[in-house]
Amino acid sequence: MVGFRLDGLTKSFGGARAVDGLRLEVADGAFLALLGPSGCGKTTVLRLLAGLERPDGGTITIGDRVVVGPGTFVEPEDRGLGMVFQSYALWPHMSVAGNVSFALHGKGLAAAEIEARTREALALVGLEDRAAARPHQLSGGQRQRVALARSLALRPKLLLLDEPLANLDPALRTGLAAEFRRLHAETRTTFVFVTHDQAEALALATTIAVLEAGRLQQCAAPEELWRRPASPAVARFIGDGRLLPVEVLGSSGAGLKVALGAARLLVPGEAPAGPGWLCVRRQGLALTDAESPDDALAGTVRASRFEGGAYLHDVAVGDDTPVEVHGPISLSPGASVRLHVTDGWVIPRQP
Ligand SMILES: Nc1ncnc2c1ncn2[C@@H]1O[C@H](COP(=O)(O)OP(=O)(O)OP(=O)(O)O)[C@@H](O)[C@H]1O
Repeated sequence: MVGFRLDGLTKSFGGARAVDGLRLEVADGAFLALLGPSGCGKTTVLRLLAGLERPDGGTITIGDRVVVGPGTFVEPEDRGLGMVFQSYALWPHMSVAGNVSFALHGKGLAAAEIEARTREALALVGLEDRAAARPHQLSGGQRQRVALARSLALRPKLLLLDEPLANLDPALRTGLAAEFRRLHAETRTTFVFVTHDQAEALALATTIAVLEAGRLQQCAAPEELWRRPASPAVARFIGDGRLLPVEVLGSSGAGLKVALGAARLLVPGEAPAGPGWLCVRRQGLALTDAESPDDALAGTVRASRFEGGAYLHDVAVGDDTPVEVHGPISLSPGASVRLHVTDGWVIPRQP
């Protein structure tokens, strides 16, 4: 079953397209990150899913129900959604349990059911012993959890989260990230969250949709986006990939043979012969003593800095493209080095 599906979804603000013919299908039970640079349309997609915006065109299906389409617009409260937005306002005069149970009243549930669901939701977020506390007696991370429990108590089919970790300090972020993953696994609800932070997306999501200018660049598992970026934009955005212009000479069982200046390198990939971009990251480069251009890429150190345990060198290679590589000792600017490409990926390039 699908968690949700967007088809040809379009939304403009004053003539500018925020979401541009977006097509996206996400499996039920996915933990999806909508990722992209500021202004790419992530929040608008979330608001369209929530029913807080009306699209100019396209359809939205949640589960097996069309909630937006020609002549159809299901109101937000009837979409079976939970939402945790950045401004997760809690009622200050109500207890934690009161805040969580508030939305359950008026749903035709018996008092015992409301109490049971409230207890269950608080247990899910690890706050069962704070049910009687007031929001001001809680930490920021705990308040965030109350907001989450409030949404989970409604047992939504889809839980929408707007930058769920953005307002938290680094220590809390790590703890809450693990908790989100556990919650997702336990509730088996489809989670959708918006972030411009690729580390947050990689840490939380089972599936990442990368958007740029209101369009989908790629939707895949984090490992797939990292290893096989479909476009230069995805390569740059995920893991700070650097792109080197290469010529694909041919493929063999062992990978692709590419020419980069004088170097002839063997890299993973399936690109056709012709021009390509070789995406490399610091994790896929190593300093080497090899002299042969078959194995190594010539480069010049631009800067070097200590980074807890190793040095990170900023090296210009090929057509003066800056790449980064770790090494055990400090190197002076201007030093010549040779780099071994241990991992990379070729994206075909229009000639
Ligand atoms: N209510 C609005 N009125 C006018 N323009 C809007 C409105 N909401 C969004 N936009 C515009 O639509 C585009 C996409 O905005 P959106 O907030 O969806 O992007 P985003 O990727 O979530 O960005 P950010 O990470 O900065 O929140 C932007 O150019 C933005 O200025």
